[in-house]
Amino acid sequence: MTHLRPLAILGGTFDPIHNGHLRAAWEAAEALDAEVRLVPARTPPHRPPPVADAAGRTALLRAALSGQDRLVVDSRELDRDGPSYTVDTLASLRADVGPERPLVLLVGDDAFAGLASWHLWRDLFELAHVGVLARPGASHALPPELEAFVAGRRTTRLQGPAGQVVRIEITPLDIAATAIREAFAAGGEPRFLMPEACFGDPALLAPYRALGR
Ligand SMILES: Nc1ncnc2c1ncn2[C@@H]1O[C@H](COP(=O)(O)OP(=O)(O)OP(=O)(O)O)[C@@H](O)[C@H]1O
Ligand SMILES: O=C(O)c1ccc[n+]([C@@H]2O[C@H](COP(=O)([O-])O)[C@@H](O)[C@H]2O)c1
Repeated sequence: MTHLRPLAILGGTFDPIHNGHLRAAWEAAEALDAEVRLVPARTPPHRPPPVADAAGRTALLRAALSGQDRLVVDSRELDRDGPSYTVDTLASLRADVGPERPLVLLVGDDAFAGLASWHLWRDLFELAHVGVLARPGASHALPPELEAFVAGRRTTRLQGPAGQVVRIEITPLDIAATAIREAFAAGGEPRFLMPEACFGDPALLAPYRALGR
């Protein structure tokens, strides 16, 4: 049987993208020997509107990824109206790659703990595996309904196209977009929490610098 390289996605608001996202995606690519795409949400469900619009967040993401080609942007959520539900994104990816190729939905510990509140959340496991990225400060505890659902699905080595849960230990980077927005709002420059390329074009950071005015 031919080996099908997994396709993994890290979805996010990326408001803004930071080194916690990038290092996590990079180490997931290595751990799973996977192609990894970052998927910016146009209208993220379950949170207030982002500071920067989808085009601005995506432009910053593209700048952050410049100079390497292992991590790429997948912009399919930008083309959809309404809330950017992950189940729709995975269904679209599944249609692209066919029934056999492993798909992996990457989520940090904090996002995973809230998974049972996502739109059609059980269907996510029909479409993809879930790769849980260790995140500093986030609890590993899951609500009982989610724990019961994933208990028989945990593995250390993914097999098949979908349906399992794997934990991916990564270099812990205690970086959050909330703290970066707070730093900008205080008039600071959160250098080295984000790639230097993000600071090259002042227009890219204008919505965040405006928080401090
Ligand atoms: N430092 C980190 N380490 C591991 N995973 C992370 C890290 N930061 C974000 N993630 C994961 O990346 C995905 C997208 O995160 P998101 O864009 O919401 O960033 P965030 O830093 O959590 O933002 P905010 O502070 O605005 O909530 C989520 O699955 C989240 O758990
Ligand atoms: O599909 C859902 O119902 C859903 C609910 C909450 C979050 N998500 C997705 O989870 C990813 C991380 O979300 P956030 O808000 O932590 O940036 C992002 O791709 C969101 O679109 C998806």
